[in-house]
Amino acid sequence: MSPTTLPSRTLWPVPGTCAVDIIDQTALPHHFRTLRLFTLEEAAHAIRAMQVRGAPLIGATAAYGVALALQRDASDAALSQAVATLGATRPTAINLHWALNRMQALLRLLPQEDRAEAAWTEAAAIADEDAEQNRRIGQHGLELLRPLAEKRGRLEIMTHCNAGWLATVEHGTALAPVYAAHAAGLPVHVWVSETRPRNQGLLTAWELAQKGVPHTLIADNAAGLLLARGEVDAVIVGADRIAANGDVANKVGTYLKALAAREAGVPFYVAAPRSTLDFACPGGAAIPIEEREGDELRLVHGLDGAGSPGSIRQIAAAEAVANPAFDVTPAGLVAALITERGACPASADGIFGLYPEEQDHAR
Ligand SMILES: CSC[C@@H](O)[C@@H](O)C(=O)COP(=O)(O)O
Repeated sequence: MSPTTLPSRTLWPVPGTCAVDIIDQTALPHHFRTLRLFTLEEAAHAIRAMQVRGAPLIGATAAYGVALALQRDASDAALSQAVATLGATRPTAINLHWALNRMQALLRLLPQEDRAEAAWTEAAAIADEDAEQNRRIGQHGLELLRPLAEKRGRLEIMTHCNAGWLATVEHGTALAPVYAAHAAGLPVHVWVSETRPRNQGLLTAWELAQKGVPHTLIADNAAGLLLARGEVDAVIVGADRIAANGDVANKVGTYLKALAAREAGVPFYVAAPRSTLDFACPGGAAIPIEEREGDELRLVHGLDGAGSPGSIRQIAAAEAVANPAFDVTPAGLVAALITERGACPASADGIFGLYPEEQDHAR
């Protein structure tokens, strides 16, 4: 079930109220529904339960979570508590801490009576900037894709997880160049990997379908074969955190795609806005990797024959399960980072060449 018209954004403040609407991603791809967040706790729950997900959207939701908290209590203690509560929701995406640091740095200097309004304004600025940065990523990515399209006469892109419109405020990161190519009239087709165990690839397939972009869902393990057969022109993924040396943390399974792409001679691109760059993180080994509950592997969710949501157990509850949610792709496997400022090599020189003002933050 889907709306005939999607909202342009994936979260938005509700006019005339102190509330924020989000798309409940746990109901997709089967049902499109929105949820209204009124409190800090609801915002934290939305991030923790993956009602919102994807690094840039997590950051923007956290910013609005601070605004919701200060609406009730704008004291220093309430601000610190909001930042601590939201900061503890998910560990890997640096966008969360980037947004919280930005909110806190601004708000703690203001008199308490000015904080609530300033928090809404700053959260809206974070959301607007994310939308604009992703739009630019799309344009820069398109320039990298054009020559590939000329070679084959069409574009075959592979992606992993969901780094699209749904994972950001607008446009997406990895999918922004795909949408830009589609809008520019380039014939583009996307290989979408399922992304077990949370199946974010199903969200990618859903949003590509909504936006009319041809695509094919594949099992994660089919990616190597397609790359080896020459059926892919470029792999583009998003990121949850990029270290200062260019190492990239993204959804588990990304690393295997990068290895297969290298072996097949296919460029492997990482598209991410400034908020995903962790200039103070020296390398991938320092990035915290989220370990999620084993039931994500033990149970499979979907619709039953009558169309009702439910889950099926595929292995006993006692079965030992390891469920790391992210992995780290070494910088050497990344053809380029695509940012809102342009593309650069995945290296300290490349990153600080694009963001010279961040040099002081490097460790
Ligand atoms: C534009 S989003 C890039 C990443 O955040 C995305 O690929 C990803 O890994 C999302 O993980 P998730 O666990 O669904 O929040």
